[in-house]
Amino acid sequence: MKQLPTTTTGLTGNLTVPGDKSISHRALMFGAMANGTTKIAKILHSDDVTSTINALKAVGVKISEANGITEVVGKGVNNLNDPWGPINMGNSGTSTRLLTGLFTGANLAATIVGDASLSTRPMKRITRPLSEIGGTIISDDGHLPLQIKKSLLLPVIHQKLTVGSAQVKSAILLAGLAAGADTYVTDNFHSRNHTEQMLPKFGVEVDYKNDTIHIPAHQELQATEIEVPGDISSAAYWIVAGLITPNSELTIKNVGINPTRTGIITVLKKMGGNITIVPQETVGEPMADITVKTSQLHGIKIAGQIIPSLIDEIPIIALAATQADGQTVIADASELRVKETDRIKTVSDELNKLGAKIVPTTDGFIIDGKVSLRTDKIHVSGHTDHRIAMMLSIAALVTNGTIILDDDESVKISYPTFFNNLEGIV
Ligand SMILES: O=C(O)C1=C[C@@H](OP(=O)(O)O)[C@@H](O)[C@H](O)C1
Ligand SMILES: C=C(OP(=O)(O)O)C(=O)O
Repeated sequence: MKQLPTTTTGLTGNLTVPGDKSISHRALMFGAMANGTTKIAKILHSDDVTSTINALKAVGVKISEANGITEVVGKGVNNLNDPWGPINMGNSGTSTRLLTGLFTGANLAATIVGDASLSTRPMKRITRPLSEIGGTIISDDGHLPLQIKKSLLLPVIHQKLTVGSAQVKSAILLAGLAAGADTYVTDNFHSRNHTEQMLPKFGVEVDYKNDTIHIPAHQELQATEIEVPGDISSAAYWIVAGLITPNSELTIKNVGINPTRTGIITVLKKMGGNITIVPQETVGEPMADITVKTSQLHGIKIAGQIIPSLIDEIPIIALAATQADGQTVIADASELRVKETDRIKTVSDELNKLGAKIVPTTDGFIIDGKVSLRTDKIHVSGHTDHRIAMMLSIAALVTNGTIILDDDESVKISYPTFFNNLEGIV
């Protein structure tokens, strides 16, 4: 439980956000599959990434940390061993789905379990395509626990995504890569592409034809060095905080700006946000310093192809919309219903408690702008969902009442230093 800070003077200063969660998971997994020792700089230290580390250790991979560098001693794609007992993926959907693909392709037998939230999240989206390509995964009604049986995959794999999910895309690509199959995955949704972008750094050939990603058969991964950029999903809280809090100017340094992740910048600029992007030198994915200044935002419609590129940022975009002129409509985002919580429900319920006027719809929200959020003492809850907890902490900045967050601990999932950063700018 935590009383959230507010500000009367505005937010100023520079911030550095921790490493990108999606890239951290993948660097560890590909390092585990590689020959040799992979060195990862600026990895995210958080509970979700710890779930991936523990799962990889359970299949025999050695991972250590010294002087800020994480070392993964790769075992090669064919040498992972069956774990002794169930592997607990905690709260992490990415660890669960990508590693289920990897373990299936690597011909392992493993049982995957997770926390209460993860156990409600849909797994048929991976068990169906993985079984179509030769895997055997037993699950209770499409949920955890998953029992992965030893299986030999087809030599040639063709799959087309039916949901705009990088986790599903990556699960199939990793299964095919681990099994040595000739693998084609079509992603018309243009979901985040960190898997395809990073594999060539490990020496893997990846080809494209339109929206189809092709990984030719029988490839080995070679260890490499990865530097993880700052997570734009974490920077998102400061971007919105700087825009909606009066008298503010914030610079967030070294943020990853992979175009499959920057939907939030596109949308907030379209809403009238004063946002400056200054590209920075990088050895990996593109990176920039992002400066934001207080701006009067305007309501817009956010829907269609852009949704996958800002899916995790929708809670904080919804908060921005409550402070905009006019109405904002968010649609085509039903994926929010199957995240750590039903984020359409938790965003609407908790912000409406603070006085927002948000109508939840089946696949998004209708949000009235220019509401002043309430000023008396009130408890809010992220319902154990890190992104809801962080969004509510930013909402508190534009109230001047006493807002108590019941579950501040959940920020450990993706951003353990969130409250230190918040205290540094108020
Ligand atoms: O691949 C990834 O690293 C992720 C993909 C997204 O999920 P989906 O691909 O299931 O939409 C996102 O919500 C999650 O935080 C991380
Ligand atoms: C949805 C998220 O993560 P995951 O699916 O990995 O649990 C998230 O971080 O918002």
